[in-house]
Amino acid sequence: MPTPLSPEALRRAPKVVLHDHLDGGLRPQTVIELAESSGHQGLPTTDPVELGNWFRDNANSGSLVRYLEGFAHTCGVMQDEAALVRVASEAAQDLAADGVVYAEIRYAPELFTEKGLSLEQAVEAVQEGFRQGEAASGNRIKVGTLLCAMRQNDGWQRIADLVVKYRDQGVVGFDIAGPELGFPADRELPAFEYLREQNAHFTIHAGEADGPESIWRAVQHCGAERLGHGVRIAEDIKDDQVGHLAAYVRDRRIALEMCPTSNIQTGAVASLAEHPIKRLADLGFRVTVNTDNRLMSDCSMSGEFGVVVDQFGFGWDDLHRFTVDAADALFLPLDERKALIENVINPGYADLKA
Ligand SMILES: O=c1[nH]cnc2c1ncn2[C@@H]1O[C@H](CO)[C@@H](O)[C@H]1O
Ligand SMILES: [Zn+2]
Repeated sequence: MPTPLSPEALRRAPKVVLHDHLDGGLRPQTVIELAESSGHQGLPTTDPVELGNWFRDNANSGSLVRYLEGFAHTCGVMQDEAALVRVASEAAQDLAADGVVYAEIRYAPELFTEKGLSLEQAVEAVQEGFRQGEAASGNRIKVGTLLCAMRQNDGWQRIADLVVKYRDQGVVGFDIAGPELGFPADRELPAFEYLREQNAHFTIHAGEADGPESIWRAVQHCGAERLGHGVRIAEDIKDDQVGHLAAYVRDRRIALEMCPTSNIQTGAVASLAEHPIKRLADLGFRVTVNTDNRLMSDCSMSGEFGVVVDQFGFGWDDLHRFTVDAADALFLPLDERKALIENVINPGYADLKA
């Protein structure tokens, strides 16, 4: 008899998250304590439950630009090394407690330099925090880091340089985040050309607040190996007639880092029922389930699994497939991906299905 898909069983299932923002996943209590110790002003409340609700309600706007406003408070309290170590360590521990066995966590170092930290100091503090968090979780989780440049800011090359500089210390790739509409991914094409010359990896947020043309720029101009969200690739599919761009994304096995709750909050999809994850999975796309921002979306990996299970009737076979596909899309060497799948993921799902 397969184990029922209860919240507890979904927590126990081994999970891989490809898309989780460090500055979108703080514990409300940590935001409050760090605001107090750093002198950060303007939190709407100092009650942790109310603060959690405030972030969620603020993110429930239907607009990516509004959704991003809440990050002023999280980044506001992440301006010194001790805060970065703490937030990174807690992120690793919280994901591990939810049954995540491998996480790629991303953030933009340039957002942590308001009080004088250098980009390098920020990166090194976060790496220290991830190592501490892994150890505190009994090494049940491994964390790889993605460094983001902000689309609306110039100087993506500086961040690409950091990705290459720290590639042997746990930084596994690059991304661009922030407002998609009006800031195309090929705006600073040389940064991506440089990363390709360096044999470095990158994903790109695309197809969230803008349509297929934005995805096309990310894939065909920049060379994105994965897509952050990518939900609006569905606009290139009419009555199951798969357009050329969508076919390319599917046939190249470009992973779609989908984030169901966040996708509704930002208006990338009108409702959960209209989320294309099942349609795309049925058509053979490499779809994955992710959190995006655990604080702003008041969500977790096991919770997002529950959301798509309830809406689309997915079973253990589907969740197993999404997890293997996510593991295969990690910016990790082949042997490590294979070991993760064979030694951790497959046995975990075999138990649940038995
Ligand atoms: O879904 C998203 N789309 C685009 N940008 C995002 C999303 N979630 C967070 N960020 C942005 O990424 C920065 C670095 O972590 C965050 O500060 C936020 O501005
Ligand atoms: Zn994101």
